Amino acid sequence: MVAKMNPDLKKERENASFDPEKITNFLYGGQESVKRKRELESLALNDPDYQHEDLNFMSREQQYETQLKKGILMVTKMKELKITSAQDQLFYTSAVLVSDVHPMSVHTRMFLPTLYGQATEQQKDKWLKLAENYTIIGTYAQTEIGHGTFVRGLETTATYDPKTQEFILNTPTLSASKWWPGGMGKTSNYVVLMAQLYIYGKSYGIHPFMLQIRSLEDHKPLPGVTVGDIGPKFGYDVMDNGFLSLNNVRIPRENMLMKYSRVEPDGTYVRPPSTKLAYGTMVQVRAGIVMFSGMNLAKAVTIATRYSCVRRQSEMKPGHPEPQVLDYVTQQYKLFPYLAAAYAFWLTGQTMMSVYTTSSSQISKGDISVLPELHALSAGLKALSSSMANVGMEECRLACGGHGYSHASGLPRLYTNATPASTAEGEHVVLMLQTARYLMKSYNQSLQGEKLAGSVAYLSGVQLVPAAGRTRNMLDLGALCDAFRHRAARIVGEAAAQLRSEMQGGKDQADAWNASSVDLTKAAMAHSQYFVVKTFAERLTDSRLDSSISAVLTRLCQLHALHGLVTNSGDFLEDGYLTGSDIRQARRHINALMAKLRPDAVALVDAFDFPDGILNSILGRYDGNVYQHLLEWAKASPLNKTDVHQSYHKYLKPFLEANRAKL
Ligand SMILES: CCCCCCCCCCCCCC(=O)SCCNC(=O)CCNC(=O)[C@H](O)C(C)(C)COP(=O)(O)OP(=O)(O)OC[C@H]1O[C@@H](n2cnc3c(N)ncnc32)[C@H](O)[C@@H]1OP(=O)(O)O
Ligand SMILES: Cc1cc2nc3c(=O)[nH]c(=O)nc-3n(C[C@H](O)[C@H](O)[C@H](O)COP(=O)(O)OP(=O)(O)OC[C@H]3O[C@@H](n4cnc5c(N)ncnc54)[C@H](O)[C@@H]3O)c2cc1C
Repeated sequence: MVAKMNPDLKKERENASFDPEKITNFLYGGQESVKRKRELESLALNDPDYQHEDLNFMSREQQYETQLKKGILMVTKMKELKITSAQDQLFYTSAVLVSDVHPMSVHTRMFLPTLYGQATEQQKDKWLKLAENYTIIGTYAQTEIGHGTFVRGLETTATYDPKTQEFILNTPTLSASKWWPGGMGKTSNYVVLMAQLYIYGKSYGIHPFMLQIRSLEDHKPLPGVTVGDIGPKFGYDVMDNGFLSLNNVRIPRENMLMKYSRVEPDGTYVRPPSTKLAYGTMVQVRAGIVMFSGMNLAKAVTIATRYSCVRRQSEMKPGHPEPQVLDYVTQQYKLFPYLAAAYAFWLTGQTMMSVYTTSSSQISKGDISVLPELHALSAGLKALSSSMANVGMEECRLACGGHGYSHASGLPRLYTNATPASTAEGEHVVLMLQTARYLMKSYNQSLQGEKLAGSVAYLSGVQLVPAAGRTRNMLDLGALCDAFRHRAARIVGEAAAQLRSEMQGGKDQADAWNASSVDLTKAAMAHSQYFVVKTFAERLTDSRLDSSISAVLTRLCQLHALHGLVTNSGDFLEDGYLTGSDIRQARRHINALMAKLRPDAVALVDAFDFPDGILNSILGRYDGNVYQHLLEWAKASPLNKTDVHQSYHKYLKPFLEANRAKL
């Protein structure tokens, strides 16, 4: 029996000003791609082999086992079904895994990419097939219990022994124990180990090494290897993040991944074109996190927006029926800026991936000149998108009131699984400071008259003309981009001036950097926000965009920019670029835009095209039948298996009886 759609949601869909399918096609790159996405999703979502009890009702151990089984099935089926392109794999795996990962995810996301990016052709011949076939399962073992951020300070050693032509791997201190690598706790039998290379007592810095940690026969740790799971975390329950320590473990010379740097049999070290090429896998994942954050935010906004149309609460006018909570303007103000942000990061994520693809192909041809821009852009956008997604997902949970706190909403799991994106793969502030480093360099080059290119081109010959007195149309996307560009250029310039003044005041470079670091992170944030606003606006100039969707997407872009502008108004007012009256105008426009977006809100989240199976949220159901399914879900809770729980007999009954006896 097909369930009837909730009448409120039905009405919302009937009243939308555009056909969501058109936006879906725009977001996923065309009709054909959407068709393929739906085929693959339906294949996964209707496959009985992937069905299991709700993970929220399981212990961590059961979750690990369930998701490992599912991951293995998924990998096997993808091979059988010949799902090979990266895009197709993403569609299929998103539907199988929903908002979770599986214990071999780091194998796919980091171990394999490290082999593709860091191994020589000979090494690829040896390991790639094994890894692609999952004959060996690996992870990326970089972080240690004492250091994650400071990669140069990692303590694990790889000491070359020219007599045997081997590396001797050691964990010399407690703080050198590897800690966190996903899938290392119980699943992987190999790791890419990031370790300090020593040759004849001299240190050559961090390099990647292929290391087998478990037997391929019985999966027991190999001699000299101590390995295990690091225990429960904030989320990510299905993942066995691990610890590892090594005691005089020997590996052949050929196990150092030598695409860029080499150790010859006699111990001669051949330098790489850039030492930072060894960080390539991190850059790739950071670039991917921009889109990942946009999608997670889109899921949360879909759930909260649909639910806000189904949920009715209070009396807006005495004696009138309770309104849908989305009719409260405060509720719109909670959700619509994040709806706009989800679109902004979705589109910026696509741009970031295309910058990554172009740059990495140049790098693999030997042109490493693109590396600093790629690193700075991906670091800043990763930090901005993941932090915005975190704040937005939490706001969406709060917008769902009490039910948002239940796992039935799908929001706690979405949040706790997505939130590591702010820390893992480079902590937020640390990455912002990397972007700032590039901005300072670029700014100084521009002061020397150099012409800049790429994301920092706007810093060339920048003229910070305050524009007070000018009348502005605060809805004009060109004017909004100009405002964000001006703010970024000004803050970058001021951070550079602050740095200079700290140094002129007698501080050395490092102390001056630390003293200026709040301003520096602000500069990186302003630069990254400008990039996102500009990218969003540029994507709307696509002449293929149908006018009905171009109008609504323009509203979203305006809202994204105006909300950023109003929440950071001090930055725009400080040098008089904008006036108090501009900000007042911006605030009024936000209210007007929200009113215009209100009838299209459901269609705008429908356009993300997340099927129920992927949203995995009772509050976000497409049909809006929330209450009936909440009750059914609660009844399935393990605590409801019997009317009287066994703990009643063990604890409650004796307690009640003892109290009664005392009366
Ligand atoms: C796809 C979807 C994914 C989903 C994910 C879900 C999340 C779940 C997570 C799951 C998995 C999670 C898995 C995991 O978490 S894996 C572990 C991830 N770990 C990290 O990300 C560690 C973060 N730390 C670093 O990257 C470095 O140590 C930093 C960068 C902080 C400093 O480094 P260092 O101390 O060595 O450098 P420096 O500061 O002296 O600067 C020296 C120069 O080097 C340049 N430089 C620095 N770095 C790069 C670079 N990469 N490319 C190009 N250049 C680079 C820099 O600009 C400077 O240039 P210049 O100014 O001198 O010209
Ligand atoms: C879920 C999850 C999965 C992970 N998976 C992996 C994996 O597969 N493989 C792997 O190798 N690692 C993995 N990690 C580790 C992760 O990469 C690190 O935790 C991350 O890079 C942050 O490093 P840290 O823990 O050392 O933080 P810290 O650097 O100790 O950060 C603590 C605080 O210090 C501040 N700080 C540190 N350095 C600076 C600085 N230079 N300037 C200003 N402030 C600073 C930070 O801003 C932060 O507020 C994972 C982590 C998580 C949470």
